[in-house]
Amino acid sequence: MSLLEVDDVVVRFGGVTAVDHASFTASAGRVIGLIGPNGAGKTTCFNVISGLQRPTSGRVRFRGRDVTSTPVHRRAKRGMGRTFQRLEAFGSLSVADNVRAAVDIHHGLSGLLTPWRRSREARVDALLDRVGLAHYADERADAIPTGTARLLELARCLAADPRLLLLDEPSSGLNETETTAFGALLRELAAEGRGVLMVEHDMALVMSVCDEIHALDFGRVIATGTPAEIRDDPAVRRAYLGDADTERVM
Ligand SMILES: Nc1ncnc2c1ncn2[C@@H]1O[C@H](COP(=O)(O)OP(=O)(O)OP(=O)(O)O)[C@@H](O)[C@H]1O
Repeated sequence: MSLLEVDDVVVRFGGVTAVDHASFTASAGRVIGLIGPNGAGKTTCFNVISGLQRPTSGRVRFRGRDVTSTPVHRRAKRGMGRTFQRLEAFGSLSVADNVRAAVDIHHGLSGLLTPWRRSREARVDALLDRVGLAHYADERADAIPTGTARLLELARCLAADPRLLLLDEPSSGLNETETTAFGALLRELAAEGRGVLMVEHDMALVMSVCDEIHALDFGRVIATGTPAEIRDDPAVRRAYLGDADTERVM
């Protein structure tokens, strides 16, 4: 059974059809890419999956349950974690305090117990370490580079130990070395049995880490396949032609 099923989803904004009968899945233990040119409907799909946008029609199922009408926080509690294109961290807090806040939010009232406070610090350190931000722990979140701030978003998201990670352009702002390390981290997260669904414009990253890719154009799923199948798909190549040199982007 798929971890996530997006079933025949339509989203209309007045006269604009942002998502047009899109169906696709994401499974546990796999990294899935959602690609497409600007305006293809990727972020709107993410909003429908995470509960920020009600679809005009269609269903979303997560871990076997229909969550189409389930509010954002209940989907999160069920194991859905999301990062945003726009950064959401508290700018005036340190990197470590941002992660600490996310850990506390996840653990609720149990955070008031003294034994927990000790293990909380270990958890914060482990999360910072995991995304490679240990040496930024004491920096203010608004003073770190954008790419690094995206890794902070990921650490905050991982604080809730999600089964499914929805990552919106997670590698933007990372340099080549950081992107390679980030790709390895995504593979590790999948190897732990999590599902990863990511919207990403860096085709080299998408092609190297994804098990499967869904390509969107004008809100429709125009192709689903392995990176090699997507690279060779005529409809996908056509969709990208208006955007840039296909050989270069893929
Ligand atoms: N709230 C909204 N009201 C009206 N139109 C919207 C709204 N949100 C998105 N759209 C339109 O829906 C279409 C899909 O937008 P969306 O942001 O989902 O695409 P995208 O693939 O994420 O694009 P990008 O890669 O540029 O982020 C676009 O034509 C966009 O202008």
